[in-house]
Amino acid sequence: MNKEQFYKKVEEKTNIVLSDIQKKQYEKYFELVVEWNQKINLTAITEEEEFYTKHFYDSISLSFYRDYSKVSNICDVGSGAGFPSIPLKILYPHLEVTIVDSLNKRIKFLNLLQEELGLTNCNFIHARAEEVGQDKNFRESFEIVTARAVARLNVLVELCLPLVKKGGYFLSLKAQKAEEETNEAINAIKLLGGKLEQDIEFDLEGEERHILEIRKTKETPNKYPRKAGLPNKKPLL
Ligand SMILES: C[S@@+](CC[C@H](N)C(=O)[O-])C[C@H]1O[C@@H](n2cnc3c(N)ncnc32)[C@H](O)[C@@H]1O
Repeated sequence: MNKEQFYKKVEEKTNIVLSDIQKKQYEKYFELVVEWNQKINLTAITEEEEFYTKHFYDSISLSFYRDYSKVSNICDVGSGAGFPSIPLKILYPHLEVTIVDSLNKRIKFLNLLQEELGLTNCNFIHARAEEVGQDKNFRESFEIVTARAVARLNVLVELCLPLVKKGGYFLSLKAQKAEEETNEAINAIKLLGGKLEQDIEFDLEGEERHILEIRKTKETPNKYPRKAGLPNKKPLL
């Protein structure tokens, strides 16, 4: 979809009338990713319409199923060039956004992006989610934790659920095979204090998408997340 179609669809779906400032922020965001992508690898998608669909609209789809005007803080694990949390932050400027990414050049890009777009209340952390999940300043402190295209669900839940406050949600954005990943992760979700509440399936211009909503019902046992690399090497069964 082109940018005008994107603005129209977002306004229809969320009832938020985008200001000129917000529209300029999306436009500048796209330009900066394309410019910086020549120096550091940020994304394979640089064609404008595809970018608006697969990065902006896909990220914003989270807000079609939950009212973020009532959410105060979110954490985005493995956000890369800022997806899905920065498009959401533009739509909901009050949100306090924490991003955790293990690749420092992407964190540097996010700092520049924040400055260029004039975003406030953002915290970009260069670290592995396994370390941040064991840090008492961050553990069990976010209402919402998101992740897109970071790892399989049974790995992701160990990285993300420890960061979620009791009563909050881990929202995992997935493409096809979400059901297979869900089945594989069902024990890990329980072990980490979560409960899969919903698998929201939708169509993104002909492509299958899912938002898996995992609610944190109990505290995560202290030993999780295990040390860096282990969730990937030996996913919880
Ligand atoms: C394929 S990119 C996806 C970026 C973005 N979420 C998106 O959907 O476009 C995966 C990102 O996750 C980060 N990552 C992978 N494992 C991580 C971990 N254990 N802790 C923090 N970041 C991690 C990588 O550095 C990379 O930036």
